[in-house]
Amino acid sequence: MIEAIGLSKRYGDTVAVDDLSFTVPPGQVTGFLGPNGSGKSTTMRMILGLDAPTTGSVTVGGRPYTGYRRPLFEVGALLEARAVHGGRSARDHLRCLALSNGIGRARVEQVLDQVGLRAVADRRVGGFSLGMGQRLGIAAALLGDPPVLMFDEPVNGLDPEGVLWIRTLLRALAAEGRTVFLSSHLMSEMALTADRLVVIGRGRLLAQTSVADFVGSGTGSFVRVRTSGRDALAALLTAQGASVVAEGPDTLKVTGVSGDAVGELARVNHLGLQELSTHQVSLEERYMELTAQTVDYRTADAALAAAPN
Ligand SMILES: Nc1ncnc2c1ncn2[C@@H]1O[C@H](COP(=O)(O)OP(=O)(O)OP(=O)(O)O)[C@@H](O)[C@H]1O
Repeated sequence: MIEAIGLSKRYGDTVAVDDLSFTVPPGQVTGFLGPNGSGKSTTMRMILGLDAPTTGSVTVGGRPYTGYRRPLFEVGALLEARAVHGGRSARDHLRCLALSNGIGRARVEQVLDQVGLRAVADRRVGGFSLGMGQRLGIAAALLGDPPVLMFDEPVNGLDPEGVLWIRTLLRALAAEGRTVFLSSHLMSEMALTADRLVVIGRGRLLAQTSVADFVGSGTGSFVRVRTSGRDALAALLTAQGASVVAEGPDTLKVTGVSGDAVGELARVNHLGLQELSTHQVSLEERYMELTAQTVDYRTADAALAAAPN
């Protein structure tokens, strides 16, 4: 579990992170989203004690990261995949890390297997492809078998096979009960990998919710329902706070309530349905809608499109 409370970070006049409070629970993949410069890397660095908060605090497993004597056993992180001595072999790099953290050599072989690098383990890291470098960074994160894992843009530059491998690995790590915190700008990938989302803009929290609720709360999401009892169902839905628009003699377009709730309301009121379908915006569309006003860097055309009418 990662918990941030009132976390803020200033660099001179720049407020990189602004009174941010969120939790990242175990057993799930939590995606960390925000436009360029919104404070994701700064937040991740504060979680790892690489930057000190200006105000507020963040804990991992109930303690600040810097409070752990052997932090590799508590948190594994992939922040900069290329921050490795290029002249060393992958095996030597991992053995050095293991040695300085009191981890045995057998564990090095285990993580080499887990990330698929055993066959190239004695090659110089300097000659590694981007994908191999990412795998090595992930091997290092896994070395201490930690309950909390953080990955900053882990699929950057990976081929489809590598992307699928990382997605499967992250889901498996969460299924084992670990806390997995992941930043990525690839919305389609995030939609497939994450259970929950923490979304920030200009250093502030914009949303903290399940992926399903995040997508479902978009203005473009709606439920279409067809019934011969159109007006009766419309009245029942309106009484529940939903917005209802008639689309034809027997069809309603409903927003503000889930498809399951519409079906249940019809069932208990003995209204037969001919159609019940849910139309959801994509994660990307919902994300663009939410963050449109907090994007700092974009082209003139995109700025015009995002401006309120
Ligand atoms: N060491 C630093 N000194 C000064 N300003 C910094 C420093 N690190 C980050 N910033 C500023 O803080 C803000 C947040 O940056 P950060 O790198 O955390 O954003 P990000 O969400 O990770 O961006 P990206 O998606 O582009 O990686 C930016 O305005 C950035 O310029």
